[in-house]
Amino acid sequence: MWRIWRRVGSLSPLFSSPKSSILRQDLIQAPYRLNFLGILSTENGTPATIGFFSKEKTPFIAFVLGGPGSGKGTQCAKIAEAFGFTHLSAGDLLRKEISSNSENGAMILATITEGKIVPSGVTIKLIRREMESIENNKFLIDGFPRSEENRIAFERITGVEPNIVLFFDCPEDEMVKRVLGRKQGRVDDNIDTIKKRLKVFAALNLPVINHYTRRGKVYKINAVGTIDEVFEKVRQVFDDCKMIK
Ligand SMILES: Nc1ncnc2c1ncn2[C@@H]1O[C@H](COP(=O)(O)OP(=O)(O)OP(=O)(O)O)[C@@H](O)[C@H]1O
Ligand SMILES: O=c1ccn([C@@H]2O[C@H](COP(=O)(O)O)[C@@H](O)[C@H]2O)c(=O)[nH]1
Ligand SMILES: [Mg+2]
Repeated sequence: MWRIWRRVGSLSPLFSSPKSSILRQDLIQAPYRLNFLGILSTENGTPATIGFFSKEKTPFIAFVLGGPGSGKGTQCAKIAEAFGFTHLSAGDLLRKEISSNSENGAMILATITEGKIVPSGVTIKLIRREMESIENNKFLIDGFPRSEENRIAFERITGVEPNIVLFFDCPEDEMVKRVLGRKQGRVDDNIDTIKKRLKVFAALNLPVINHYTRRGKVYKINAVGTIDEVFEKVRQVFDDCKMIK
């Protein structure tokens, strides 16, 4: 399952121009290369094995991004229910690792408390484990990738890009108000950590959103309004998305 060959050429326009093929090539470990059809092959031309989805089982992936408290988790729960997606919150997976006393638990707790970003390998392993164990082909990945480094690692390891990216755009004062009102006992729901998370969001997460905006994949949703009002805007995106089976 882990190293099965798959065609990535049809995923997106990234592969259609020679210039962008070079960019994509940079993400793929030697000795693999993209041929002109966007098919992964080894240097002697035989089909390569990379990524963890077979051609038949390539899932529909929506990355769900936005600042702390912008409403990602709230809206993902509603999308999952209305459109049959599996909701994977990277933050929830990391918090589960802390409570299960895993070998990385202490490091993850310290990182979350500081509002910093857990190393890509750790987070991707957790996401991968969930995606492989769940019989669904539609995933919402909430709160990941957090940085360009996260994004590049995910694309290299899985061999896929998200089909779409939802970006919940919310003013900082509203995000702070929502996080402080959440009262779920999270170690990072305090004003000091929120300030750090907002800085990390602007410095490291916005470049990911900018990247996918250039790739034509971002749906920017104004996150101000009631939960139901925001969901009506989200529903429109999924109703109109012809790629979702
Ligand atoms: N549109 C909204 N209006 C008012 N409150 C909201 C709205 N959406 C979510 N909330 C509330 O704001 C808080 C934060 O929402 P949520 O947990 O969904 O945000 P998040 O983007 O997942 O945050 P984080 O990145 O910190 O996990 C919750 O208490 C939630 O009930
Ligand atoms: O991909 C990720 C996702 C999350 N983190 C860390 O967890 C907290 C909380 O994440 P939420 O999405 O807000 O639940 C975040 O501030 C990071 O410290 C991460 O490192 N990588
Ligand atoms: Mg959340």
